[in-house]
Order: sequence, then C-alpha cells, then structure tokens
Amino acid sequence: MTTDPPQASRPTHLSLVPPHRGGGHGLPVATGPARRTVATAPDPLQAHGGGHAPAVPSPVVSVTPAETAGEPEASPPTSLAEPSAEPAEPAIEPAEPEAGPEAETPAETRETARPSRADSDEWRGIVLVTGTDTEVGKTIATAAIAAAAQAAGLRVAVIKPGQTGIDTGMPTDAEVVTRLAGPETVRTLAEFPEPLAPLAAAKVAGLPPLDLFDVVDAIRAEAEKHDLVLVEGAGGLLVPMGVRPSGEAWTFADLGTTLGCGMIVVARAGLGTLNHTALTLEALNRRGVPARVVLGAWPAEPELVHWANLGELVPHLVGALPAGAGSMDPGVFRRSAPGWLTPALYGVLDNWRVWAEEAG
Ligand SMILES: Nc1ncnc2c1ncn2[C@@H]1O[C@H](COP(=O)(O)OP(=O)(O)OP(=O)(O)O)[C@@H](O)[C@H]1O
Ligand SMILES: C[C@H](N)[C@H](N)CCCCCC(=O)O
Ligand SMILES: [Mg+2]
Repeated sequence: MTTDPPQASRPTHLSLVPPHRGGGHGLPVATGPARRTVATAPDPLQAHGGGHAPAVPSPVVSVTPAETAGEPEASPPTSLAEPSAEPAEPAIEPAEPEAGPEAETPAETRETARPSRADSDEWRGIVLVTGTDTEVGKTIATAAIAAAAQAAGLRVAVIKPGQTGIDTGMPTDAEVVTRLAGPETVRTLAEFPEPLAPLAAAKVAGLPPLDLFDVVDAIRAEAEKHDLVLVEGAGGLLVPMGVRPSGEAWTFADLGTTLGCGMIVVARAGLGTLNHTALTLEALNRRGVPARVVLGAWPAEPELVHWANLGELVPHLVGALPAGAGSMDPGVFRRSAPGWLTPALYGVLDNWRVWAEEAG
C-alpha cells in the first residue's frame, strides 16, 4: 500500500457537443448485448483499458487536455486521475501496461497515466462494490455484474456484509440481487432494523457491530468456492461499517485494503458526480486500491450535463446501466446486462462512442 499523495497532472478544458439527435433516449433498455466494434482511430468515447484521457475531438463528447491536444495518450484530469497504486495482495490478476502509446507518454506524466492492474483484464476473485453515496445504484450494478459473469460461465457469489433498514419493509439488497441476477450464492452477514450506517444501526439496536475480520473470513470462504465474489458496501466508501477487535471503527475502504482487492465505484450520472467520484477515487488511490467506475443509472433523456460527465468519466468507466434497469423483468435484465458492461466486467460494451450513439 502506498501512502504517497496523488500525483498532480495537467489542467483540462472540456469541449462538449451533445449528440445530434432530437433528444436522447438513454441506454437501450430491453435490447440484447451491444455489438462489439473494432476501433479504427483514436476515439474519446472508446472504452479501453488504458485509462487515458481522450484527446481527439468527438462529435459526441470531446475532452481535450489543454496542453496535450493532439497527443494520442495523455494523463486523465487531476481531479479524476487514474489510480496508480497497487494493493499488496491483489485479487485481480496484473495486466501488462499497453505498449506503444504508453511508451510515448512523457516521463513526468507516466505516474498518473499508468494503467491499474485491472486494466484490460477481467475482474476475478473478490471485487468490492462501493458507491459515491447511498442510493446510487450499487445493488442494481452488482446484480448486473453478477448476471454478466454468470452468463460468461463464472460461479458467482454476492455478499452484503451489513444490511440496514430491514424494518423499512423495502426488499433487502440480497433479495434484489437474487431476483434480478440469481447468482449461485447470495449472503447477508448481518441485518439491522434502522436505515442507518451499519455501525450506527448496530449501536441503536444494541446489536453486536460487524467485526472486520469476521467479514474478511466470510468473504474469503466464499472466494474458495466461487470465481467471482462481489461484496456490496453500505452507502459510500468511508461509512463506518463496524468495529475492529481494538474497538476502532472500520470502513469499506479498510475492507478493500485488508483484502487487497479492487473496487468498483458506482456513481451518479448527473450534476455533482464529478466531485463525488473524484473524492472516492482519490481516497482509493491513496490507499492503493485499484478502482473503476460504473454509472448506476444513465437517464432516458440525457442532458448536456450527462454528456459532459460521461466525457470526463470515460477513462474510468467499465459500465453504465440505464435508469429503469432495476425494474426490468429478470430475464430481460440478465440478457441486457452484458451490453451495459465492458469486457473487464464480463460484458460486451467496448466502445463508448457506439454505446452513446445507440443510446440515442
Ligand atoms: N439503474 C436503475 N434502474 C432502476 N432503478 C434504479 C437503478 N439504479 C438505482 N435504482 C433505484 O434507486 C434506488 C437506489 O438503488 P440501489 O438500491 O441500488 O442503491 P444503493 O447504492 O445500493 O444504496 P444502498 O447504499 O442503500 O445499498 C433503488 O430504489 C433502486 O430501485
Ligand atoms: C439505509 C441506506 N439505504 C444504506 N443501506 C446505508 C447508508 C448509510 C449512509 C451513511 C452516511 O453516509 O451518512
Ligand atoms: Mg444497495
């Protein structure tokens, strides 16, 4: 784990041109997986594992680093800089950095442009799913990843360490995932009545708080029996989850560093998401946890802000779910899920330009 502060990179300018159409319709809701495409030119909305900022103007969204326009590979914006550190014991197989363009990156920018080990690789083993906040779509995104991985032939488990708010009468996250994706195993480790952070919910209920190492042991036990274990947090990254044997509170970030695995950050698509996403990625980067982003709910009628945010977040994105996915018939959800996710998450979405055009 590194304790180095995030590296500074260059300022950026945004050049935004929404798609020319009479109003976008969002992601396809009930279609099959998106078709695979082969990129023929540098494409700002092309999904790739390199995690570099787009540098070529696009008819859809163009994000052009001010000092690097024309360079094929530049570092991402400072506020959303690529996580560069690596965990001590990663659950994700290391990926070879891309040759070619990477070699042309100036030495002083390589630190921030370095691909994480999740790049161009499938996320196997233990994968934590956090969010920029509560109610951002973590559960629906977890279900989509589980569905896509199962369709790819993996044995999948989903674990919710701390489910709060069970007295609200709402379906639990485990129930939602079971209905939508039906993974082989779904486990909730502890339930608390009040809709609060798990540690607070344990305290007000007079129940034992979650023990970090009990949670670690339960996750590792499932990892022995499955190819992919998705673990959904509660709220955002630094929500107090429970207590360590020392009595100190622990967070989902602590779970990530203890397990040494990668994290998916589910983010909103609308105004405010750039700050929340950057804060979450920076916190993970400082802890040496590789991270990628999935948009929890891409609106049916995207506005300028959504296209602007998409352009900014593309270097980090490994998926985007349509708003309304959670209400789909489970069969439709399972057939559609691979079209919302890149191959890193067992999907077929490999070109954001094509995705954006098909979304309209
Ligand atoms: N893509 C989506 N389609 C339909 N509904 C969605 C979608 N994303 C989120 N929702 C709805 O928004 C709400 C929040 O989603 P979700 O339960 O996945 O949030 P969460 O991030 O898991 O929150 P928590 O911190 O409580 O676990 C739910 O009511 C869910 O049905
Ligand atoms: C009840 C809710 N849906 C989540 N399960 C818990 C969210 C905790 C958020 C705590 C906080 O950040 O203030
Ligand atoms: Mg949830």
